[in-house]
Amino acid sequence: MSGCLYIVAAPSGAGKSSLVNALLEREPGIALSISHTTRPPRPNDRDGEHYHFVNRGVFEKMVADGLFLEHAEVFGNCYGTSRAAVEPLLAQGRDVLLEIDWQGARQVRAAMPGCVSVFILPPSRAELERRLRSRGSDDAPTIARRLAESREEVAHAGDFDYIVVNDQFGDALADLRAIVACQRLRREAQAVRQAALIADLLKAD
Ligand SMILES: Nc1nc2c(ncn2[C@@H]2O[C@H](COP(=O)(O)OP(=O)(O)O)[C@@H](O)[C@H]2O)c(=O)[nH]1
Ligand SMILES: Nc1ncnc2c1ncn2[C@@H]1O[C@H](COP(=O)(O)OP(=O)(O)O)[C@@H](O)[C@H]1O
Repeated sequence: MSGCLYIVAAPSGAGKSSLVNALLEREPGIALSISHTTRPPRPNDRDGEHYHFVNRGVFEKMVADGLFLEHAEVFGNCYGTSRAAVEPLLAQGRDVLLEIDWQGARQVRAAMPGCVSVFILPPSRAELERRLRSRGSDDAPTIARRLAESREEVAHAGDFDYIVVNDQFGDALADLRAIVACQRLRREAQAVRQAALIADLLKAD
């Protein structure tokens, strides 16, 4: 059976990366897809670990060659999930998680209807702004842009299978783990039903 594809989206600063990292530490069976981006690396970003950092020419060639499962422009930079980061792992039965924006989520839902999508909300606009500032990774104009564009991201929260509010970090992490546990139970139940059906069909007359 192929693995499960999870999508996690959120307005920038809501705590998506922190939650996803904490989830993956506790769920080592889930692989994180490393996206490609034309965004300049931040001081703590490591190429090939946080993103594959590429220039626009390389990115556009990859688009033209059909190498992306999805791609979108976010905050003036290109981001994309390569097929190579996802499809071989799913085929081996590994679960894969994508941290992408609502535009990418829409494309993946259309291409892979069996995926499970989660949207993370901050508890308030004031807290979102506080988190963007406290992260200390972006300058004031970048923070202002991310805050302004958070409205568009949040407007699509209703398209997702689950919404998790990241107020208390531990509670939000528990919610994410419950979603993963629920998904595994559903898939196990489906496998049992399939095995029973196959056994039934193989019975002698
Ligand atoms: N569509 C799409 N969006 C992505 C991808 N990778 C990252 N993003 C989104 O791009 C936005 C900005 O990401 P980033 O620059 O790392 O900032 P941060 O999420 O605020 O730390 C976030 O909303 C990400 O979810 C991708 O491969 N595809
Ligand atoms: N529940 C929370 N309460 C307080 N601060 C949080 C919480 N979740 C995340 N943060 C902090 O908010 C900032 C933005 O989190 P980050 O994971 O980088 O967001 P995103 O990936 O959504 O842009 C970071 O400094 C992070 O430590």
